Amino acid sequence: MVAVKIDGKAFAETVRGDLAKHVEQLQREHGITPGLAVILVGEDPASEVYVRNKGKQTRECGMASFEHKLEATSSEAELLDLIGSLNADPAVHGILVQLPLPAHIDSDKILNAIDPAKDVDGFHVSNVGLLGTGQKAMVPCTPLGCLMLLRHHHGKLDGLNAVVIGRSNIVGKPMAQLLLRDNCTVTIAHSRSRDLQNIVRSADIVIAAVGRPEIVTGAWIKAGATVIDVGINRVERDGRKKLVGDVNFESAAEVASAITPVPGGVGPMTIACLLANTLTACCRARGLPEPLGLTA
Ligand SMILES: NC(=O)C1=CN([C@@H]2O[C@H](COP(=O)(O)OP(=O)(O)OC[C@H]3O[C@@H](n4cnc5c(N)ncnc54)[C@H](OP(=O)(O)O)[C@@H]3O)[C@@H](O)[C@H]2O)C=CC1
Ligand SMILES: Nc1nc(=O)c2c([nH]1)NC[C@@H]1CN(c3ccc(C(=O)N[C@@H](CCC(=O)O)C(=O)O)cc3)C=[N+]21
Repeated sequence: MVAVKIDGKAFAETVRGDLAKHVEQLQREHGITPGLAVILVGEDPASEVYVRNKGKQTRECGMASFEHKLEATSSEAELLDLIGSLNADPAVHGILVQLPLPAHIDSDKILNAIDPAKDVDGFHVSNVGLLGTGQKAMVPCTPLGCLMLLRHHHGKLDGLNAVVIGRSNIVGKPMAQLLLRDNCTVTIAHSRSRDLQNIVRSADIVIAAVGRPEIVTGAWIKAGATVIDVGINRVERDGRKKLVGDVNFESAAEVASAITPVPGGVGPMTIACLLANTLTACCRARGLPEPLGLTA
């Protein structure tokens, strides 16, 4: 292996440590506790683990965590009611609705019902538009976490060729916006892209957000590139359940100069950025200065 392993877990711990200090200061000086509400509809085991981790880390940072679990059969109207009450609750500064939602619920309608000021996922159409036009927005957590790792390991990204594989609203598209804002030359690839390997081979920075276990191999990577693996895929290998990314770590690490592992890469940064966005939302709601350096 020639590549440096980018330790997202350790970096996220540092971010959460900084956050905890700011939260403590907010409490001491203003008597305010930032609050994050997480809504989970249905019983997907992976989502439950993730929601539990978020709740734990929220409390560890000194913030308030409000968890709402709804039956898989809950109606759209029930969910809209809950969002309405959280929008009106002054103790709640951030609201996250865990995706995916059951098929009978219109996700866009739900996401757009969240008060944009409390939209810590950055999925509301107002925040998407603000980010796309270079205005102050709530920035989606996973792309924000990737950008923080990239800036930390790379410094300035000006003029670099970045290839984002995946065009989802939650990862690929906002990631491309952030890289463009940092002056990269950005290519977005997807399932209809022709000759994906050659597109990836042109990249100084590769962001893999595909949802296909280890689809990207070392043979696709330009020597010295930085590889950010967003994929979280649960697979069975030799009779054991295992978490792998969208990148084949071993082969990619032979050619890349730096690479994130799965687990321990982007995932922990996503949660740290969610908490950072909650603190930012809280400060904006109360007209207080935002702690610098935590969000993009
Ligand atoms: N670490 C973290 O914090 C997070 C991790 N994830 C993980 O990241 C991955 C992506 O998530 P998400 O964006 O929500 O997934 P989606 O399924 O919404 O999007 C996947 C994207 O990959 C593209 N794609 C699929 N197959 C191929 C292929 N063979 N070649 C090229 N492109 C392809 C799709 O193209 P098309 O649009 O044409 O269908 C689509 O744009 C998943 O593994 C998910 O679990 C997600 C969120 C947070
Ligand atoms: N509204 C919404 N916002 C999201 O941000 C969102 C979502 N819905 N739905 C699901 C995806 C997925 N996602 C992850 C976050 C952290 C880890 C994470 O912490 N992963 C650990 C390992 C966790 C494990 O062991 O299972 C790691 O990579 O080291 C994983 C996945 C956020 N998402």
